[in-house]
Formats: sequence, C-alpha cells, structure tokens
Amino acid sequence: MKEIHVAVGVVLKQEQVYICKRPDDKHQGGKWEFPGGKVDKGETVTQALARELKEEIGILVAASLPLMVISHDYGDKRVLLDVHTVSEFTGEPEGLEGQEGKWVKLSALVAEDFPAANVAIIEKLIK
Ligand SMILES: Nc1nc2c([nH]c(=O)n2[C@H]2C[C@H](O)[C@@H](COP(=O)(O)OP(=O)(O)OP(=O)(O)O)O2)c(=O)[nH]1
Ligand SMILES: [Mg+2]
Repeated sequence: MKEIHVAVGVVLKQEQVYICKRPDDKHQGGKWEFPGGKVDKGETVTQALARELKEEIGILVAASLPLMVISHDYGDKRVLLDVHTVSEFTGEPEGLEGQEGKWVKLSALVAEDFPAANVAIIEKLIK
C-alpha cells in the first residue's frame, strides 16, 4: 500500500492549539484533527502546509518549525504525517470548508478524540 504524505499544522496561540473536526464522510471522519492535508507532487512540505492552512482555515503561515514525523498504518490507509508547529501567522483561523473548528488549551487535548496516529503528537504537546 502506498504511503500518503501529509503536512499537518499545530497552530499555536499562547497555550492553545486550533483543531478542526474531520467531515464524517472522510477517512477518520468525525475525529478532531490538526488542519493539513496531502503534499502534492512537486511541492515541499512547507509549501503544502501553507497551502492547506490557507485553504482549510484561512491563515497565512509566517513561521513554522518541524515537530515530528509519524508513520502510521490504519489498515485501509498508510500515512506519513509531517507535523509542524505554526506559532506565527496572520488572520484568525476559521473552518472554511464547513468544518467545525476551535481553540483548545494544550492541557485539554484528549488523544481519543483524534485519529490513532495523533497520540504521539498529543503526548509531545502536553509535556
Ligand atoms: N490533516 C490531518 N490529517 C490527519 C491527522 N491525523 C491523521 O491520521 N491524519 C490522516 C487522515 C487522512 O488519512 C490524512 C490526511 O488527509 P486529508 O483528508 O486531510 O487530506 P486533504 O486535506 O489533502 O484532503 P482531500 O484530498 O481528502 O480532499 O492524514 C491530523 O491530525 N490532521
Ligand atoms: Mg485536510
């Protein structure tokens, strides 16, 4: 099975992170996620991250830093999550694709509400 390369943004403001609800009809639908999406052919992860965060939540990334890379096999899909923290951006995030979005305190993140691959990300963020 081909591995899908995904750029994932942990958008931070003070001690909060912006999360979105995945549409029910999508892979891992109904779970909360960090906004992001597939890295297109010929695109760098940084470019994909900026494009996806603009499309999905309407922010312009000014600075991002690599946090971690996670390889996960869901059985029906294999993903390589390239996770970056975004602490400088312009605009106020909102769900531009009809998805629910909200700021949550890092200390209030619940791993079970996210896809299984996210457990390691959340562990790292709440430490
Ligand atoms: N964006 C995002 N995707 C995640 C997270 N955790 C996780 O396992 N994934 C998986 C779910 C999907 O299989 C894949 C991302 O796909 P996606 O549906 O966001 O891709 P996309 O934005 O390009 O959208 P599309 O092509 O399906 O329209 O990565 C996460 O925190 N954020
Ligand atoms: Mg997406």
